Amino acid sequence: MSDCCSQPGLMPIEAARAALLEDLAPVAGTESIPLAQATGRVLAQPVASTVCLPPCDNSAMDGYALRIADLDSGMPLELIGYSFAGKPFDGIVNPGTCVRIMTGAALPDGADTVVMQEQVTTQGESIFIGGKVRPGDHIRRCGEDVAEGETLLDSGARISVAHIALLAAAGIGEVSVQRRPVIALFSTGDELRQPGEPLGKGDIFDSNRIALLAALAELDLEVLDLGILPDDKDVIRDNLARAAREADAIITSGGVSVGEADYTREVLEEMGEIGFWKVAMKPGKPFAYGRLQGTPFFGLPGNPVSALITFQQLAVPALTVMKGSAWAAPVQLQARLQKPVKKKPGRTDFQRGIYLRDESGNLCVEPVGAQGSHILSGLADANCLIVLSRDSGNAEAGDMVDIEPLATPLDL
Ligand SMILES: Nc1nc2c(c(=O)[nH]1)N[C@H]1C(S)=C(S)[C@@H](COP(=O)(O)OP(=O)(O)OC[C@H]3O[C@@H](n4cnc5c(N)ncnc54)[C@H](O)[C@@H]3O)O[C@H]1N2
Ligand code: MOO
Repeated sequence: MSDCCSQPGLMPIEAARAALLEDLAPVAGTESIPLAQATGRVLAQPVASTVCLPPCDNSAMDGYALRIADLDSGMPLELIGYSFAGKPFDGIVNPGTCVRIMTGAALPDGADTVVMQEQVTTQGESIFIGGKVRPGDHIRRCGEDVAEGETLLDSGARISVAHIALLAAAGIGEVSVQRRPVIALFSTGDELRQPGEPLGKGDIFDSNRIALLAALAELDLEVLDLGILPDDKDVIRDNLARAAREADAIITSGGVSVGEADYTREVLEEMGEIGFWKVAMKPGKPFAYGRLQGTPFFGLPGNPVSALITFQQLAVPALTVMKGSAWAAPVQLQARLQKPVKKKPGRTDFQRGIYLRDESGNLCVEPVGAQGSHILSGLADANCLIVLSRDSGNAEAGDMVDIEPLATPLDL
């Protein structure tokens, strides 16, 4: 028996994602910004190091810089100076001499080894070395991390805090990044109220738009927030027209199914072109993609779990491309199912689950209780999506299933 909501013509999710990736391109425009403000931004040009890292041979320990050959005689060495980080010793370590050196200080000319101070005893200017010492000990070599001119990041890289540390160390003060795409966002529904407002009978709070605002901020996108729109074709029409004029992409929630007040898709069809509508996925079947005067449009279903899972599975890959990066499919792991799962063939199912390691160290996964597309508590509890392929049926306890770990609930 197949899924009641599966119908001929539903687009497999892989095909839907491929169509989006094929249809979209990075938005035009770049800007130069200070490195410290670049987290999450996408590089518009490759970046090469202006120096080698470390920039010179230097000490990894507080100790003494010396010539290893001098240790054969067992004679004490004469202390002739100091090398501090930022205040190098500018003489030469000649045979029989050594220099006190601190972590990060430049290795003086003539020295080839650093001995930790814990291995050293001193008597005035005479330095006695004990324990095992190997040639080149405790020296951080010039360029062992990065060579001068080496490409550190390619264009399209999404800049992380670790990247910022690397670029700063390499002397980069500003980076050229892609312009942030502007995303117009609204939710539709006469029942929707802003969280914090009073609720009338039959009303609910608009959780989709608030969650999507947070998700878009996390993706470092600019948002044109058009708020909550009523189920009114003229209002939806006006807002879609404004969104198409002012934004690079449009995201809406609600109004894409077949109800009598589901106007979003209808208005889009009238004003623009629908690329595809209805994907063989659960939740999220009524997802619609199209263009409005050239501006890409993502119509997310109203049910809250459907809205966020279609956003994550379909809109995020598309937005990643629009930001100027390549999209990489999330890592999937295999885990042993701890409870049976009901599923009918026909749609790829993204069940919300909690995965962990059992006593033997094997990955196992349990679906969170209810899986309805209005059950937000299960989504908030989940640390993974259990991905059940389109043609599969029920799965039994003990079966191995694919999971997509979420670093945080509905990680993006
Ligand atoms: N006869 C059929 N009915 C439905 C079908 C179907 O194939 N045939 N598909 C169902 C599926 S699957 C989904 S998903 C929903 C999607 O419907 P819409 O996109 O048109 O969304 P709405 O009808 O506007 O709302 C659905 C549901 O979600 C609540 N909602 C809407 N917006 C928000 C929001 N911003 N924040 C929180 N909750 C929201 C709304 O109150 C409804 O309960 O259609 C099924 N029906
Ligand atoms: O199954 Mo609908 O896709 O999202 O509630």
